[in-house]
Amino acid sequence: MADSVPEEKFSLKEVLITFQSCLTDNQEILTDSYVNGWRGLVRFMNSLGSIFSFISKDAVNKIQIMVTHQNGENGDKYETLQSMVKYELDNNLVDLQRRAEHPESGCRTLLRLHRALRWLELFLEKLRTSTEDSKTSVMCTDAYNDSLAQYHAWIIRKAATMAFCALPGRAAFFQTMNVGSTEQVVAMLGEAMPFISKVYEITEELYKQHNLLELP
Ligand SMILES: CCCCCCCCCCCCC/C=C/[C@@H](O)[C@H](COP(=O)(O)O)NC(=O)CCCCCCCCCCCCCCC
Repeated sequence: MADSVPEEKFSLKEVLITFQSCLTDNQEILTDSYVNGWRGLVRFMNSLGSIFSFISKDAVNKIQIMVTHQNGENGDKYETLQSMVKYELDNNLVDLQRRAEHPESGCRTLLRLHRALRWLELFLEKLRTSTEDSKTSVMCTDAYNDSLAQYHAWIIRKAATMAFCALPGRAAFFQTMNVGSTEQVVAMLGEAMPFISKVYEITEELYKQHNLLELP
């Protein structure tokens, strides 16, 4: 019977490994895999409770903007982050000084996810090197303060740090990741992190080259 088939258990391993498939042989980043990685992360965050839904809403909105670009008539120009940047800049499709005619450019939208990827990188590294008595809320807050927080208004920072306090403790958090024992979680993080860092570095360099790191 269809309804007796157990639903496949969701594992964060597949999600984090998605970032490996973002990289092409010539070190470009595939938009589709990048966006898919975020989709999986948001799905994981949703499983942590509705207190995170204001974060999830914003992330879903940005994912949707990217998907709309990818499915649009110039979708082929969005195949990689490199081709997107070239296409949008060559065609004046990016608001460089203030949000005006192109408030939802791929470049500015992706930049928000890129900044969040730095938070993820820091948080995962803290989780990987944490000990039994480490607190997920503290690791998450520290990672946030060292990355995304500087781009957020006071009210968002307040709401985010309040939500972090609702994170499950380390043991329960690792269980939710559904990867296996603590040793397996640590090994998986060690495997996935170099790809996440690589994707972050390449994007950072791309945005730096084109002076896009402060897009409004
Ligand atoms: C695990 C707990 C989840 C912690 C999530 C940490 C990120 C906190 C971000 C708080 C964002 C609050 C919502 C509003 C954001 C916007 O103002 C702001 C600026 O956008 P705008 O220029 O269009 O106005 N948006 C952003 O900065 C983009 C935020 C994107 C957040 C994506 C978060 C996905 C989290 C996935 C968690 C996965 C955890 C895996 C750990 C093993």
